[in-house]
Amino acid sequence: MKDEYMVYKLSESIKETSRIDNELFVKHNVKRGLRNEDHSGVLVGLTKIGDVVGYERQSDGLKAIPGKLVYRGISIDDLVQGIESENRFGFEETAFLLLSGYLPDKEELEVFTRVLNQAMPLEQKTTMNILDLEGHNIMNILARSVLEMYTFDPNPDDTSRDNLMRQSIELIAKFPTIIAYAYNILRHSQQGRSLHIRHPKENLSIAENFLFMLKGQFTPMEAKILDLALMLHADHGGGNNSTFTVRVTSSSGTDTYSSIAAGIGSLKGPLHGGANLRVIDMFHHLQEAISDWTDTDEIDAYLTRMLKKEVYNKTGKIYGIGHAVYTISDPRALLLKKWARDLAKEKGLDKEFAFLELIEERAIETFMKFKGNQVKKRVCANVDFYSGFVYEMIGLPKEVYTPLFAMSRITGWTAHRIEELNFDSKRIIRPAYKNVAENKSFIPLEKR
Ligand SMILES: CC(=O)SCCNC(=O)CCNC(=O)[C@H](O)C(C)(C)COP(=O)(O)OP(=O)(O)OC[C@H]1O[C@@H](n2cnc3c(N)ncnc32)[C@H](O)[C@@H]1OP(=O)(O)O
Ligand SMILES: O=C([O-])CC(=O)C(=O)O
Repeated sequence: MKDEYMVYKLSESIKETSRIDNELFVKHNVKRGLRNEDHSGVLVGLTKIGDVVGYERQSDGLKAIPGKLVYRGISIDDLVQGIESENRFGFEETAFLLLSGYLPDKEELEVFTRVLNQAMPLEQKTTMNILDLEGHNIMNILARSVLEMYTFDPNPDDTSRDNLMRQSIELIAKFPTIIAYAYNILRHSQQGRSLHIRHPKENLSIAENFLFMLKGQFTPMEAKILDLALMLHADHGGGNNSTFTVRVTSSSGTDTYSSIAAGIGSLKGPLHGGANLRVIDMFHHLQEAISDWTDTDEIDAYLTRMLKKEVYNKTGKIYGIGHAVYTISDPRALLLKKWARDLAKEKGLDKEFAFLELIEERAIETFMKFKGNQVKKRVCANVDFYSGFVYEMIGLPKEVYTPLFAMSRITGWTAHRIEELNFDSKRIIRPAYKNVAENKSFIPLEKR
């Protein structure tokens, strides 16, 4: 047998040896995806950080309600509205709120912002290593850079609260720098453009500094929109895939960098944070594939073929639609949609916005019709549906869309890690898997 055939041989055999009938999941009452029959999540923890609400539990089952997202007791709508009305940047304040549990006063906010700003520059060696890192995916470069931060940390394994807080601030501050540098290197190596490594500036917010490091010039409106987007993505309770990954890994007592790198890996997935990139790709595909952007029959027919895995990327998914918790609406998608509409008007992209809005409407209808009785839960547009369109309008390259999600969600991840490690009743997270294979006897090599 040729060496290169081994991979295919192993792969072919596992096709059979790891196939498990769907009925067995029902028979053994397995909560697939840690979800109950009614699609609600299995309760696995308690938190005081983010609250995500998409339905109400009633005696006759779940009642779908408009989605609510609450950070440390404050609704995301109030937080965004409060910051907008005071015409300030709000991401630093959101990070403080998530980490501390309360809104900072003026002095606390000033000092916290300064501490973050001072922690933004990278170790020279990290910058050089990013320069050296081959690869086109910034999420992977981010994960590798985070793992490398372990080496430069004088106290990397200490999980005491003060040390975790110090590491959290370092991570929140350095993500924008790593992402901006990684993008510039990518742009240089893959598009032959000039390489700019800009040091973060004092007295700029994180949103402004990111844009400065990324592209040098930016407008106040771009910084404002980016800051708001960062506020919206900061936390989503303990159960979302990446935060849960951080909680699971934290519960083993591993170091902060290993745990956060695992969270980055989770967020990259196209069913989670990676969906923002898929949505914009899907949108551009639909712009080409649909000849009349106002023809609902043509759109419905194409979306049905997508669900049947016949067209587009043949995964059967409509990206940006559906959510594990939200049913009627995702409050962040509503805000992003409003900004998308306003920006589109300003940029002369009303036709594109109208098409995207129609895709949202038709995707929900088509999905419900396609699934019929199989799924009782309503679906809605999620946070990823309009974010890419907004980022595109403020001139952000698609390579940073998912990293931007990480740049914001690092605040939630670190807050949850500290919470996980500080429960009085903490315990390693270790659910069960039932083995459904038959037992076999060992056969001597000669006789196989
Ligand atoms: C930041 C975020 O993570 S937001 C989510 C980003 N992800 C996406 O936009 C990808 C598209 N959406 C999806 O794949 C899903 O809606 C998820 C992963 C977000 C949630 O999945 P679930 O919790 O399984 O949702 P739900 O319980 O409502 O799903 C019911 C069924 O509909 C399917 N479904 C849900 N949404 C979609 C969709 N957009 N396209 C195709 N099928 C879908 C599910 O796969 C599931 O099928 P199954 O019963 O055969 O397992
Ligand atoms: O909560 C989830 O399942 C996905 C998530 O992180 C989000 O929507 O921000």
